[in-house]
Amino acid sequence: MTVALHPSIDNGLKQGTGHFAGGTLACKCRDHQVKVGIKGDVAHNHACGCTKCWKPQGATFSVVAVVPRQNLTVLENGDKLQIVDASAVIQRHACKACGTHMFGRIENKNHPFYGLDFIHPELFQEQGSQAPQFAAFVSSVIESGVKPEQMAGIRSRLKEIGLEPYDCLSPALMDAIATHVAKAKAA
Ligand SMILES: N[C@@H](CCC(=O)N[C@@H](CS)C(=O)NCC(=O)O)C(=O)O
Ligand SMILES: [Zn+2]
Ligand SMILES: [Zn+2]
Repeated sequence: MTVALHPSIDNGLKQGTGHFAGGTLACKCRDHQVKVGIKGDVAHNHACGCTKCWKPQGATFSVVAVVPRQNLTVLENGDKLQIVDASAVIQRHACKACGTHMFGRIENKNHPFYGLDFIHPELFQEQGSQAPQFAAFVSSVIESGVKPEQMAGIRSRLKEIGLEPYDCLSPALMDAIATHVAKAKAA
């Protein structure tokens, strides 16, 4: 049986149009859905295996991307949102009723990714946003109950669909973080 990673990638990656204008993210409630508006396309879309990122029922990975925080607006039923863990670097705002994480925000102005909000593109009501580019925090799926002996199959399935597996972030993002830290130390 093929390893199940996440429903939006299990049948292969759906490439973005390259000119996605933005759209609306909707939670999974049947009524009074939380809706969040996004201007423009997402960036750095990836599968994340960490325990903190929201996954739909049964998924092993989350699919998560970033947008500039000024491109995100809560449109409807924002009173249903609550912060999952206020002590986390990424403050994930989830729907109290269905549990779906609608966006994650970094409030620490010194963080390398300050200014970017984290969202789950599968919640877009529209098609065409950027496809996932890589897989991050792959080893972390063990913390959610995956057996170490399943990891070879998971990594090879990720590669098969075109997602290079990394156990932290991609080299480009790790370099960006290190550059930020080096500049902060020099200042
Ligand atoms: N192994 C840990 C890794 C958690 C982690 O560091 N997640 C990354 C990727 S989302 C992160 O930046 N977390 C910051 C946060 O969750 O606030 C886990 O699975 O819980
Ligand atoms: Zn909901
Ligand atoms: Zn994560």
